[in-house]
Amino acid sequence: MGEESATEPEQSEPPGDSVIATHGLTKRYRGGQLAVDGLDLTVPAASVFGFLGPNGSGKTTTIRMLMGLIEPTSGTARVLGRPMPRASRTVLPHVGALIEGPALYGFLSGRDNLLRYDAADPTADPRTRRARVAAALDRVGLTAAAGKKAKAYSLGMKQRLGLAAALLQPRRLLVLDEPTNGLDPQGMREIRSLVRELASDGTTVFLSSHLLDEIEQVCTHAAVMAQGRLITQGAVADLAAGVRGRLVVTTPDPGDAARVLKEQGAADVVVTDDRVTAEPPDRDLAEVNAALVTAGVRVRGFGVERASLEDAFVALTGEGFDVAG
Ligand SMILES: Nc1ncnc2c1ncn2[C@@H]1O[C@H](COP(=O)(O)OP(=O)(O)OP(=O)(O)O)[C@@H](O)[C@H]1O
Repeated sequence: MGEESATEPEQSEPPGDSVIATHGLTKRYRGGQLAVDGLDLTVPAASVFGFLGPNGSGKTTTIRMLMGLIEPTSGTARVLGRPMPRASRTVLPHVGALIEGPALYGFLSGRDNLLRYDAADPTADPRTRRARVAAALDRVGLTAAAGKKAKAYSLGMKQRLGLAAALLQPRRLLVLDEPTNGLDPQGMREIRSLVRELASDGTTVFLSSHLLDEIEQVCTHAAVMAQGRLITQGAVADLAAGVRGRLVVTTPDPGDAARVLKEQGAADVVVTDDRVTAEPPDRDLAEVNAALVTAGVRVRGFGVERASLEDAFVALTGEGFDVAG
């Protein structure tokens, strides 16, 4: 039993409080690798929280600490208001997790896989098992394929089956480690819309990804990791708000436009066909536009694109976002 009483997490967690909170969370592996370095993470209730970082930045290590699978070297982690890993027994029943791909039996049907999962849960009432499994299959759109062997499933269907397993019980938090990794664009769309749907009924979703556009498409909040350290966190809209977007000029005279933009102090000028983009110079853009026109550049379009999370990452780290892997 240990220090944890039978108190339900609901009773210790005031509404609106963070669902995940870490302070100085650090993991140094035995080989000496500092995988997570002093992480202070705050995941608000009912958010879809994107945990973003290039491969090797410490996302999986953090998730494993949050789920009580490994001990931190130092620092603390609270999930649903309770300390991890100490409170694993009371916290984990409220958390659905999909980490490093679902463990499935290929020779069993999708439905039988879920029946097995459900049977492994000592709190699950066997009398309502079939109904629970049917509801979970329906939730992820696998009812029609439920009788097929799991080994015949596409990767996307396997991921959805894994999600169904995580959803057999009502959950307050879903933790998904790279849920769209390896999926084709259609599979990615399916998982993303499922995540949005799950979040719409108030479940907090914490998902890791190395894909910036994925985070922008599905997440309300995000934290950005690089080399084991937190670079920034907050509402997705705010993360990019402090960063200026790129100046975009559309013109049939891109060479001349690029020259004039450089003369006007624009940095990082890039020409792609009839589009010239640049970091906007620190001056009135009306003057820059006038300079283009005065130089005889035929300007078809002139404006500043909204900054993306990628622009924010580059601005914060001074590095490109490596999406390899
Ligand atoms: N069991 C381990 N023992 C030693 N080092 C490890 C171990 N697991 C991960 N690492 C190292 O810790 C660092 C962070 O790895 P982690 O898997 O947490 O990153 P990640 O952001 O999840 O990346 P990926 O998306 O590639 O899994 C990496 O340098 C990795 O090589």
